[in-house]
Amino acid sequence: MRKTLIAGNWKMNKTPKEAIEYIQLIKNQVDREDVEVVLCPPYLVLQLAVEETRGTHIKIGAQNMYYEDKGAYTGEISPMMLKEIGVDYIIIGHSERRSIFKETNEMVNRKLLKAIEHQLTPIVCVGESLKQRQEKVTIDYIRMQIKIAFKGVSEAEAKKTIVAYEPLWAIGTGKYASKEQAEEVCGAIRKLIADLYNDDVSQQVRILYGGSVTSKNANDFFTQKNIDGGIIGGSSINEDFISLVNYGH
Ligand SMILES: O=C[C@H](O)COP(=O)(O)O
Repeated sequence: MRKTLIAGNWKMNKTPKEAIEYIQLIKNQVDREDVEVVLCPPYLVLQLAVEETRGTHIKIGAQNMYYEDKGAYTGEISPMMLKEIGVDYIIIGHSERRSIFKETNEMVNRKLLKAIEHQLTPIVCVGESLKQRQEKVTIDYIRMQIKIAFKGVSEAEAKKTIVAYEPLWAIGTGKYASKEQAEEVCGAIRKLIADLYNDDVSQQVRILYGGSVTSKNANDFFTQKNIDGGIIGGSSINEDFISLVNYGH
């Protein structure tokens, strides 16, 4: 039985003061034992968020990291630093990292291997553009993203890795995929994992949907057979997140 996971990716939103006020406002209402809730605030807020959520079931994730432990990499953050302050999850290869900061599939692979080395739970993002969807190459494109990302990842580690399907055309646009479209691709991703590893791995990997998920449509997505939760942008930085986490109630 795969446990539902809801990750709030705050992106570049909230100052430390705003973040703490917000966490204090929502924490008791998003603290569910049956759902893994992960808050992914900006780097500056991570340590405060770890402290503020202590004693709850809420976990903290970072939105990015570099693929080296330390060294002359000005402006970067290492997995060791994240681990030491109590971060448990790491988003890798978000489409904004890929498109704005030119992260390649090879970099995603290096980050995934590094996250595993430091026992951070990776959330690896994949997804197609509108053009790719129109050209009907969605699954081929995602197959390539997954194949490269998982290169060198053992079966045991693959099981613990989380994959997030985020169609680029649905991110921050209000144009979410239909539950059928999302389920179709998440099902295909599970099949790709089975082809790369085996059925046991594919049945254990959690696959999330992301792209304009709100409290209004969360239940539709999260009750699909192959969708094990979501990665939430816009609706994770306001009170809609409370209703969203309590989907189906
Ligand atoms: O990481 C989250 C995704 O980019 C989705 O963002 P969104 O919910 O604002 O569409």
